[in-house]
Amino acid sequence: MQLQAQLRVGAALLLAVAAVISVYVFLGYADAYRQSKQNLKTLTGYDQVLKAGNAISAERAPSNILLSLDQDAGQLYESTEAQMTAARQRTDLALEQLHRLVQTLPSDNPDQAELTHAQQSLLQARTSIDQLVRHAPSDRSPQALQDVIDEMIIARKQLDPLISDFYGQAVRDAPAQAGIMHMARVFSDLREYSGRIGSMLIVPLSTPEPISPARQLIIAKLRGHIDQLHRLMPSHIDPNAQGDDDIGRMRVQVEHGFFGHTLPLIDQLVARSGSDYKLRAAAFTRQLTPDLMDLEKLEGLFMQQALAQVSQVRKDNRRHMMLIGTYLLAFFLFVLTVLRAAERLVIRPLLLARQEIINLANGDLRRTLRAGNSAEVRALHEALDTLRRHHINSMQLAVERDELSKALRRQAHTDALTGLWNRHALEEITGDLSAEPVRLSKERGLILIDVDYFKPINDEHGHVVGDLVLREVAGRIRRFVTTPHMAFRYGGEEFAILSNGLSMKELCLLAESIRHAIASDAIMAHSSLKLAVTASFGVAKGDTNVLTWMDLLNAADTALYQAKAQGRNQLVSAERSSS
Ligand SMILES: Nc1nc2c(ncn2[C@@H]2O[C@H](COP(=O)(O)OP(=O)(O)OP(=O)(O)O)[C@@H](O)[C@H]2O)c(=O)[nH]1
Repeated sequence: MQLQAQLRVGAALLLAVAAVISVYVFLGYADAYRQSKQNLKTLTGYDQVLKAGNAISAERAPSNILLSLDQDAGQLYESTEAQMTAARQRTDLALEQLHRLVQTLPSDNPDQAELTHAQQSLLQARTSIDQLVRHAPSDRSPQALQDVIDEMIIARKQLDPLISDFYGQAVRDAPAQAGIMHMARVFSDLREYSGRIGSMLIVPLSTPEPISPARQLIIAKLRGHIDQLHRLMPSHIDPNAQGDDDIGRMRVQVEHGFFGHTLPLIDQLVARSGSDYKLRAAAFTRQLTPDLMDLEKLEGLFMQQALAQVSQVRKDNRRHMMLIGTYLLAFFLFVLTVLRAAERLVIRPLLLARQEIINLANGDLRRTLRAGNSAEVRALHEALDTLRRHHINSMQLAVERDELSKALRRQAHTDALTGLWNRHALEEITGDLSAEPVRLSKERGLILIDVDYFKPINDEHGHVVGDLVLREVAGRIRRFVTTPHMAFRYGGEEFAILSNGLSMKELCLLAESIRHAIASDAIMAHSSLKLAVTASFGVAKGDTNVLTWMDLLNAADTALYQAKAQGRNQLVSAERSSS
């Protein structure tokens, strides 16, 4: 497998493994996120049901004051009525929110019917209150007063099952926050039990009259619950302690206000049952209300803490999910970058170097496109350059050798004096050098030329002049011989023309032209020596009787001999010489 393919497969495997691990971890966080979202919903439900309970409890304060006032009380009556309206609106809003939330919860959650029932009870209690306050205080019987107050208490009690259900569900869903939620419930119950005791004291304080034994019993039970709840708190607050956070500060305030001051006041009022209370119902309610609100605030602070913690868990899970996604994406990009870098820095330079080697092998010495700048790749390119230099050198050597051998070959086949082909060249062409006689083509023709009376020129004027005459004769022959015909110096003062494709007639015409060219102009040996030179010609051509080179040579030689014999400066063809 190619390196590139291996890299890609490796990267794909790496990414697949990373993706599987990421998805596995991601799903874990996604599940935790979903769970924390659900937990937040349950806790919000618990918070809202507590708020709705508090709102109903709080609604009792202005109602109780109003029940103890005359409509002629003027501004006080109006402001209390406005407080009651505001308190009812707050309750309605809280119940409405709770209603909407209950509708979104699974069917096994607190029953819708319980909530509706509580709302109906509340409406009934409000109607009773509204009817009663329309009567003059003197027309409000203690029993009637007690009944409407009890109706409000009952309306609030209707929410208890819902509070318990939401509490149970919230503790199951978010056990880590169970302690905080428990404290919220403790303060919610404290607020309700204290409020109930307060409500039960309204009629005795308004009348005033002693608290009935039955009511005494209920108050004692509620009082016992309050003590129990007080003991349930993690630690009793040092009366001199200063809280260092909202909850701490509020705890100190509650210890001082509710437990330190208001609760003893309630105990005193209960103990003085039937005697002069010195405190009227409205004044008592106004004194009690801020402490109850502190308890409510404390409950709210604990719930805030619980909600913040669960919300933080949800945020953490979401952050983890996003982090995993980001890491996976970053890893994906990293692997892709490494892969691309490997292709760019290693594979592409290798492929280009490979192409360059192939080009070199094919004789293309150009430097092709290169890539990569790492030390290793640079070393590879240097090696390629070295290879190219060697290749260029060896190619130059080969060319030089070739040219040299061509020159040597030409030299071996060239006559040094005249520059014509020499006899050796002629014999190579005709195959005369081979052991077996080579069959002659009928297209071949041969003209043998022999300078007449050359020896006397040598003898009289010396060899230098002789050589000059030979060069001049060769020059005149060359003028008439063009490719494909060839002219040779065959021996001392003897020349040959090997023709190809000429008829006997054409051969004779050629020979005659050369003869005339030699004989017509005397040769200037030097300024004072002019030599008239002639030559004799023997012409032969391949035919049915002339089958080999030897046959052709003999025929031409015989014709030449005859030309000499007949007086020189003439040509004789083999046809004529043999006839
Ligand atoms: N200067 C010179 N003389 C040469 C060369 N080769 C041969 N010779 C001379 O050529 C002469 C040939 O003489 P012969 O064979 O007697 O022929 P000829 O004198 O031309 O007489 P015919 O051929 O019968 O007309 C000899 O004297 C050779 O020495 C050469 O390369 N240079």
